[in-house]
Amino acid sequence: MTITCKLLLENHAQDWQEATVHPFLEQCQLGIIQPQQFNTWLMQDYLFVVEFTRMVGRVLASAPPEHFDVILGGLAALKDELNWFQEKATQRQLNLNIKKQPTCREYCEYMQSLADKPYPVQATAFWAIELAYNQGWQLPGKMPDPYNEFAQRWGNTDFTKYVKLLSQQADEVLETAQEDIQKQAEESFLIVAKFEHNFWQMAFHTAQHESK
Ligand SMILES: Cc1ncc(CN)c(N)n1
Repeated sequence: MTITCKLLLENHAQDWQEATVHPFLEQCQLGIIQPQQFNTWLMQDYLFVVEFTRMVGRVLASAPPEHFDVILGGLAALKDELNWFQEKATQRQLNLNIKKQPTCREYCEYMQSLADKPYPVQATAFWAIELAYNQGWQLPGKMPDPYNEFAQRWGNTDFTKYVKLLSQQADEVLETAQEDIQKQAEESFLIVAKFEHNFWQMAFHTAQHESK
């Protein structure tokens, strides 16, 4: 049977729940997240997005031309996102010139390793990474300031539509992919789910001295 994005979500509901529902997000929604937890997330996520942008560049290099429009739209949004992260860091007086924490580093290394994988695997991982933030920031419901701006960035309806297009592109190439490639795509989905969970854990359990 051909694997699809929908089937991956159905077959691995528990892993996906752990990737997208976390006390970090719940405490943002309640307005009680601690500044050092939030700032750790913000700084590490900036470093993540730098590497993610490079990953999407490599996805584009592997993609068929019919998929360029959606991927190029994603890259343009990422350019805006990197500038926005820098603004948010300046407002919070945060220095982005810091080292990656181990969880962030391992996730970034994983994204680099995807370059050697067939396009259907890359497209599946790309979709899963974007869906994790789309659902993660959307599910808790409206957030108070200053977190609403963050929730809106990934939870807005246009981003949901973009993630849907990514799932369609992944499904299209999974349909004709050989069984072992479909298996690799499933593995990549599970690895992304694990890293997403670990990323929230990293920020949530940060110690005061690690935040600056
Ligand atoms: C850890 C993580 N995962 C996903 C996204 C959404 N691009 C993000 N910004 N950071």
